[in-house]
Amino acid sequence: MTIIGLHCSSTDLHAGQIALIKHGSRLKNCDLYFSRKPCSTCLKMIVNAGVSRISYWPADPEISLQSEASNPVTTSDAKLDAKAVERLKSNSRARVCVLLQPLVCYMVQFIEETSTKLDFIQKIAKSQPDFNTDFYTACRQERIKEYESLFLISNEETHKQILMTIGLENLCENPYFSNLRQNMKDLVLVLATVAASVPVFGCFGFYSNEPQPTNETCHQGLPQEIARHCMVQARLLAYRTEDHKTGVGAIIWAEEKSRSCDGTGAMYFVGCGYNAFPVGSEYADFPHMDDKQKDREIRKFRYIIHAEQNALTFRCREIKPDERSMIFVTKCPCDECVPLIKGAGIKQIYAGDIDAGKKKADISYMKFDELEGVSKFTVNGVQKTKSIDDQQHQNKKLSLLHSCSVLFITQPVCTLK
Ligand SMILES: Nc1ccn([C@@H]2O[C@H](COP(=O)(O)OP(=O)(O)OP(=O)(O)O)[C@@H](O)[C@H]2O)c(=O)n1
Repeated sequence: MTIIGLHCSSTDLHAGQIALIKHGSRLKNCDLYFSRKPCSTCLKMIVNAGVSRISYWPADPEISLQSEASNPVTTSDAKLDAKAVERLKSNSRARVCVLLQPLVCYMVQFIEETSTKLDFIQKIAKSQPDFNTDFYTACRQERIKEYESLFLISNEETHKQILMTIGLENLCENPYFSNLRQNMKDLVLVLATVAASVPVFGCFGFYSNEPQPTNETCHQGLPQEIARHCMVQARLLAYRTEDHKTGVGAIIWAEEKSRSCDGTGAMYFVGCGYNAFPVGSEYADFPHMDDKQKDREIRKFRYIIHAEQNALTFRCREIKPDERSMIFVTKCPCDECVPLIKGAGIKQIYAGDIDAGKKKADISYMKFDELEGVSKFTVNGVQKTKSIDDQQHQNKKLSLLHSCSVLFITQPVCTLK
């Protein structure tokens, strides 16, 4: 499966409409994932494009049903719309469903443990007395509160009413209702825990250590909120890894010259990946050992494809030389990947740098520090210069952290393992 788009609604358009504008009939046979149930305006076009599945988050639908008291007109329209959606759904080939599977029970603990070993947390921990990671727990609590208020409906009765109106009455009875709420809570907890691994803490952020050529927008850093958000996306991808020791995620975004209709501003998704064995291979086909294993022949390094390599291979858009393109990687790019990133024409790297300058037996990280012509942004506590974007785009949001709906689209063409 390849991800071909990631969009969020703008002031004028819903995410589904944006998908149509951006992809048109290329949506045929794709799967779409929505953070809200789509409204009839979006659904009729998407269904008509021949999508194969539409999954959505079963909370607040596209047209909010929660504003009964404040706006009864909107609510009656919303109910009418919900009926139209049901009718479109039952007459379409596409499956419209809630895709929420129970998570494995040790997931949150695993994320917490792996997060505290991560470059971003370690860099900040170094600045703390006794090298402690307590700030991570505080960040996590903040993210949990924030995500719960965005994605969950605290009042059970209100949630039931919403489910009834959007045609999910089958989920209103127990044990299905309590199971659904538990699965939603668990997933929100997982997302908040992953987000906290790229913490908002003091003056720490993704900054460049090199003097910035101020006249070239290609080298100017992103606003911190956006950089952090993209890195969280890379962190989520890292959990799909096939390397049982070290998961790495990478995502590539680029910026068009002019602002587009998308709620992501002028930014568009190029590609993403994580470290994995060659597409189609089975668990035992290749060695899994690291360089602590004496026998070099049974080490993983010659077989595993790095996160950046998969992101470049399975990208859905070209990297244009005159645009600001950027890759977000959860670990330091190694000596195999640095020339690939530069050669592909990517202008900026946001990455971990704990391994920078290290030479290990089968994998080295020497070229990252020496790399020239590509701007590098790593977690630093001292901001050299405030980026122009930070000043100009205080209100620009690229985020599912806001009340817009988001969607991503996958195409079952080739396998992103
Ligand atoms: N930019 C990078 C760097 C590494 N990797 C992947 O990350 C893993 C690194 O493996 P290993 O060297 O075992 O991990 P380290 O964290 O470097 O191990 P250690 O420091 O304990 O030696 C490999 O799967 C490699 O493909 C990656 O995808 N992208």
